[in-house]
Amino acid sequence: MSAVRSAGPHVATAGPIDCDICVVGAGAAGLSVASAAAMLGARTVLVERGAMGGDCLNVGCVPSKALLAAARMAHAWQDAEALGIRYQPPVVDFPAVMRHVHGVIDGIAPHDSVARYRAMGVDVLQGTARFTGRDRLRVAFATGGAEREVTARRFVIATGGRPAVPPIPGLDEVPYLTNESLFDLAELPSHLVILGGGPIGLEMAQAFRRLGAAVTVVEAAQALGRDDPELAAVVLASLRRDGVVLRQGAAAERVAAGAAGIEVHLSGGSAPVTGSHLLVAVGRRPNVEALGLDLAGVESGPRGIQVDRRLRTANRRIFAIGDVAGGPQFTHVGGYHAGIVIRNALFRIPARTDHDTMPWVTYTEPELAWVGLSETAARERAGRIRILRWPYAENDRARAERQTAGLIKVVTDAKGRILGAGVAGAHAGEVVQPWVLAVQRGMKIGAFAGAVLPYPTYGEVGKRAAGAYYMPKLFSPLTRKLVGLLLRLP
Ligand SMILES: Cc1cc2nc3c(=O)[nH]c(=O)nc-3n(C[C@H](O)[C@H](O)[C@H](O)COP(=O)(O)OP(=O)(O)OC[C@H]3O[C@@H](n4cnc5c(N)ncnc54)[C@H](O)[C@@H]3O)c2cc1C
Ligand SMILES: NC(=O)c1ccc[n+]([C@@H]2O[C@H](COP(=O)([O-])OP(=O)(O)OC[C@H]3O[C@@H](n4cnc5c(N)ncnc54)[C@H](O)[C@@H]3O)[C@@H](O)[C@H]2O)c1
Repeated sequence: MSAVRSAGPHVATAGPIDCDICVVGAGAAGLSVASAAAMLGARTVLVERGAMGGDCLNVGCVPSKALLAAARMAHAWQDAEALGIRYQPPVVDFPAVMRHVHGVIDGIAPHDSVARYRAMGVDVLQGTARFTGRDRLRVAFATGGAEREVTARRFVIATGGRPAVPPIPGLDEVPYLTNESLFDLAELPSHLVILGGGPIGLEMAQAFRRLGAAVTVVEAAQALGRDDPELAAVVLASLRRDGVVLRQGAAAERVAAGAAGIEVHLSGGSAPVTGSHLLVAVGRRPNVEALGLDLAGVESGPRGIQVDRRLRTANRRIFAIGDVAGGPQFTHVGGYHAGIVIRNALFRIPARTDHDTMPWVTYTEPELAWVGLSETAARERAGRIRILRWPYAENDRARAERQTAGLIKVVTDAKGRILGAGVAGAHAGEVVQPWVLAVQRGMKIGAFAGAVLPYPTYGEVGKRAAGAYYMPKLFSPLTRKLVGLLLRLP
């Protein structure tokens, strides 16, 4: 049977399809490649087995941030009293909160829809892809019917990941939630026990606590362990103030259904925790198993598909991007990877990833943001470094709004080049943005110290931290002596 050349909108015949680029997975990463490729005139096929938009839209960033927004509203009355406003504790209508969450997803969904991608010229196949050779795969359709073969000059695997479920004895015998089922809850849990104190665990801990649930987080090591400890401490203090119970350094050893709820027995003889609901948020597993990677000549490990810095797999025809590629797991990284692949696959430009400059934000209140090298990594790489800090407590806007918890922390090398920067505090995700630019462009601290910023803004914490770099020199005895001499001139 001769292959049908994919020429944009959905090919209706049942024969094989031949295209320039075939993308597997329509999450943040896959969608970005498919849209760019189609707009650049490449014959593009996109295969998706589930909901368009992948994790971020359906069970990740979007619902979690929508839930946090509702939780912030439910909490606002507690902060208002300090500003002279007193109102009654709010009534949380949990089903209405969940309608809000799903309303936000539904509002964004058309942007990622099959119809929109077909209109762009992408041939969208709604089924599961499995490689059958180094240059071909087959698609089994969700609706049944004959499988479809796709051959392509280039493939992009963007199949993302799923929640990791650890082999804790008894876990399989109790009902537990993951991010895939959490946003379908019909009722507010009375006591949510969360396994894992990473970004998922802590964002959801704050959200559910503020909506009225009791929340206990069980963290085997240190909560927000990948973050700067000084900044993480600001967030953890806020969670504790909200009433979240943090059990750190305690691994779940056994889970059982008891008379009072789900019992989580902890290591080291710590008292067990019993909750009405259990959320498992202990990291992710890459979706690689059923892809036929061996037939495609693609290698993978526990973290995901092995790629070089051009995101090429062991089979040079096949790229892997986004969460499945084993690097940092963020939506914006998927978009960044898409740009690298487009340059390599379509323009033949050997673009390479630089994950050291990827920013991230945890959307608790206060937020925690970081970009660039951590203090430890910077010390290892650059040797002598400078750490600059400025507290929110000395920022006039933060004082006016009584949001004084937090700080900015900037890491430079000995010559003032900005290696990393982080913020824990109100609007940290926005305050960090010029620092993202600074790290990605290799800027020096002088650019911030010399900037004139509008007053009063939270971003001024950055300028003040930058100013601290020059303080010792500026007000040194030598400078004072020089000024003294100059003042004596006629
Ligand atoms: C609760 C939660 C909150 C998060 N919050 C944030 C946040 O605030 N900011 C942020 O940057 N990141 C956040 N993330 C991370 C972010 O969601 C992921 O990094 C991002 O979704 C990864 O995109 P992706 O395209 O690589 O994979 P995915 O979004 O997982 O998409 C992969 C797609 O591939 C499909 N697929 C898999 N196998 C096949 C196959 N064989 N055939 C066809 N299709 C297949 C899947 O159905 C899926 O749709 C969050 C994650 C979670 C879980
Ligand atoms: N705001 C954001 O950008 C955002 C929000 C949520 C998720 N994400 C992405 O999703 C990824 C997954 O998030 P996550 O929070 O599930 O994973 P994570 O790997 O970041 O954190 C998991 C935590 O669980 C702990 N843990 C592991 N096994 C445990 C056990 N048996 N008992 C108790 N604790 C255990 C680990 O020590 C770790 O602190 C993140 O790495 C991040 O990239 C991003």
